Amino acid sequence: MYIVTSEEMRRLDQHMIEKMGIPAASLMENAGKAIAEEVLAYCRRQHDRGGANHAASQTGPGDKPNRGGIIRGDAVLRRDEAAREHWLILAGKGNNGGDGLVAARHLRDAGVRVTIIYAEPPEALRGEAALQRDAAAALGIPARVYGRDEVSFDRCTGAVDALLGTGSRGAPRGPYAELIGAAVESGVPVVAADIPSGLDADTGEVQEPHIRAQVTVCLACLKRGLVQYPGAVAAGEVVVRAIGIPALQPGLPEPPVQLLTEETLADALGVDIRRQRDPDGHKGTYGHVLLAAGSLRMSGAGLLASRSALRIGSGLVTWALPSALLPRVIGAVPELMLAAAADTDDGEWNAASAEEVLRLAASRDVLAAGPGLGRFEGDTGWLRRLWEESDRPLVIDADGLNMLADAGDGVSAWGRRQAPVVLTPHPGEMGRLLGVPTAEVQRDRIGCALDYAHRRGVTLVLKGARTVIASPDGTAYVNTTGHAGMATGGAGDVLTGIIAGLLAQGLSAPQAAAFGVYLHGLAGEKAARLREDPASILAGDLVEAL
Ligand SMILES: NC(=O)C1=CN([C@@H]2O[C@H](COP(=O)(O)OP(=O)(O)OC[C@H]3O[C@@H](n4cnc5c(N)ncnc54)[C@H](O)[C@@H]3O)[C@@H](O)[C@H]2O)[C@H](O)CC1
Ligand SMILES: [K+]
Repeated sequence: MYIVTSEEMRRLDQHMIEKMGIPAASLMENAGKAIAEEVLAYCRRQHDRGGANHAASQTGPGDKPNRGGIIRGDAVLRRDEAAREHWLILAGKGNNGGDGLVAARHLRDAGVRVTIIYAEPPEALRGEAALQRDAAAALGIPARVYGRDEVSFDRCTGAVDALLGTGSRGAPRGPYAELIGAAVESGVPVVAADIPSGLDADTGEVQEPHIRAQVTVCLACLKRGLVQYPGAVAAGEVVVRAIGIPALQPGLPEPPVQLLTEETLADALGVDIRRQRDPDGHKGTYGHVLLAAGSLRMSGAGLLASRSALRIGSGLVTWALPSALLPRVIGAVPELMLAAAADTDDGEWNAASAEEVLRLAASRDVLAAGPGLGRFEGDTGWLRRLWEESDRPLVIDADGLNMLADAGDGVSAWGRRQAPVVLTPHPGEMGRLLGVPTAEVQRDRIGCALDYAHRRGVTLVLKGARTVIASPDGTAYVNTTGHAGMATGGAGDVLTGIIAGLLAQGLSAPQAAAFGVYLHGLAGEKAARLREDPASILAGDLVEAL
């Protein structure tokens, strides 16, 4: 499923109208009908649950005897159920409002009581929206104008938010802000048209006031703002409805961002998600990971990353760690090979260890540096040597990313690597890499990840709720798996091990990053199911859940 910006959506919309000759009115009709259908589906669920304002239904629409075999194919509510519904259609003056007016007509046709609330005087509507305004008036659908007529949410059972869609700019103003505020204040259930009003469709930022929807009926293509926080919270349950505007149209570029699902992994990334093993495989078939990780205070990070690299199926894993630490972790993970790296006398990393790490890397398939490393004298130069003098795929995480950030733009002076680089920053580390506050990264996670990955020629995993995986080729994926319980120390170390392990098994950097993030999230969901209180998940549980 593609995820688009408002601009990409507008281009797709216009192309269908101008190049394919599909009338805008048809698209709006499809949009409004889809919104009405989702409102009726919402009402059906409420009636079946016997929710507030809805008496529990004794029988469903299908239970009525057919009069001579004639039934109404799309009946979702019985007439008596529909008659108990009174929905306000909050209509802005743009095409989002137009969608709402079409929905008003379809809801009324299904027997629902409908009242249109115009945010602005109806004369302000133009084009397709004006056409819908006139049709609604001709049908005698009751209408009020906010600010001119009395508007009350008291006796309604729901409201369609058709105030602001992808044409919204900045915080809702004037009557729009007041109507949104009144709707939120009333607590009325809201079904949002395309996006909840007050949401930035491209970044997921929310303005004040903004609609908090039970359901958002997203039209044609999923919008970026609905899959990034806090937009994803304001949107409620997102239902994407086709309205006759395909995301792929000859003459227009393919949208660069997709939702990461099993289908995307298989179709867009060519990942064999079943990962069949050939019977004559041997350890060498599944690669050898070298991890430069761990320090006196953070030895566990090395253990977690190593264990997850094994768990994900690597043939062999070697953990290079400060020599003073080595004796203390012997046997911690019997399957693990250990290599002593030059260290300072207090068991911390020493920049001279680059020699040793490079020597070890030469006979391994993948090099991962960062988990639990800590910072040490000359560490940025240490990382630069791994970057420039090893021809193995390189995964950089945690303090490795801080070393990279300290190189600043100097990184562009580091040789352009033949082998791929995968960076796995959390938002704070991303901010340091970009030299901006974390809040700026979180304001447009997809944009930040796409820009950095393309500019630096790396695969970037921007962690957090709805992790973004961006490739050097300008494409990106937004992950759908995971659990809040994964916000626990060491979860990132586990992800690093997973990605390194998948690279060792021959996946490309984008495949290993996307599949790794997807599996990491599934492991979190599974670990959460296994514990009474999901908050008690430990990073080690993720390794076992893999
Ligand atoms: N996706 C598609 O291909 C289709 C989408 N449809 C719907 O069209 C809207 C986008 O319509 P547009 O007219 O471009 O924008 P809006 O309806 O969102 O216009 C809002 C309206 O309000 C004014 N405005 C903008 N920002 C603010 C603000 N912060 N406060 C107050 N007022 C504001 C501005 O002047 C605009 O005129 C899309 O979301 C879909 O719902 C088509 O109907 C079908 C095809
Ligand atoms: K809306």
